[in-house]
Amino acid sequence: MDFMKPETVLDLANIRDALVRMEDTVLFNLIERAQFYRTADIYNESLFTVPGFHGSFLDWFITEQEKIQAKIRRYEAPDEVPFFPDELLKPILPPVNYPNILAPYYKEININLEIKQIYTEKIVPLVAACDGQQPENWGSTSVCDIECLQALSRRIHFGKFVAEAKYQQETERYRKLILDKDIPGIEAAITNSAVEELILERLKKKVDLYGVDPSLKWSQKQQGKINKDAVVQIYKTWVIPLTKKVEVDYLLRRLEE
Ligand SMILES: C=C(O[C@@H]1C=C(C(=O)O)C=C[C@H]1O)C(=O)O
Repeated sequence: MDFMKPETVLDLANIRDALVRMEDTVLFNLIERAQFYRTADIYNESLFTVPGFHGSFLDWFITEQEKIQAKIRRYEAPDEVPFFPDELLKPILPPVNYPNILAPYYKEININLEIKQIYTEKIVPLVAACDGQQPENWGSTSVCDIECLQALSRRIHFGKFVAEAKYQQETERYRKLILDKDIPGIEAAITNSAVEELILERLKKKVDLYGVDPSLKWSQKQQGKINKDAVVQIYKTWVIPLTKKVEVDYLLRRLEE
């Protein structure tokens, strides 16, 4: 997705192609996470202390990662959303003059703390190797966690581009719904059940393709690297609904001057 070309970025077909490509990133990162135990201690705020920092080990690691990635302008990109925006450091690279594709408030649409809570409390238990602790793997496990969280965040917040594309396609329809503060109406207008169904069916095939080592014998292939039903549930229960939440949150403010 070339964010320097607004006309391609706001083409709904291009946006959907980008979402399809993000499935691979999300799935591969979940497969990596599935190698490790749940290790819930990583997410426990009371188990980890760094002077001057309040939060879990994962919160600390995300904060430190985002600080260094902000220095190479990661969060100037319109499709990148930080988990701790107030902690970012200034870039050492010159600014990129991205065209104004989204409405001026787009950076304020940030549901990453909700994504992090769902990820640590609901998604990790579904994909982790087992429910135990691996204190020796706090580092490796949290590296996978951050990759998963950044991939999920980017996919879900891409809902801003979807919403802007839909608004520009049917401006008058959305203007009326927004003026009426008709949230159910907006939710119905942005929903495309056929696309959602295609996504879930494609994910099942991708788990079979990416989640099984082709060199294994048929009998060994049954135990893939990640549970297919879990991946479908993650998208159906959280990824798609949260993407639509981002679309609705973005659209509700779209008539702001
Ligand atoms: C992303 C879109 O908006 C909605 C959200 C979808 C998703 O998160 O996968 C798919 C279809 C729509 O219900 C879209 O229309 O493509």
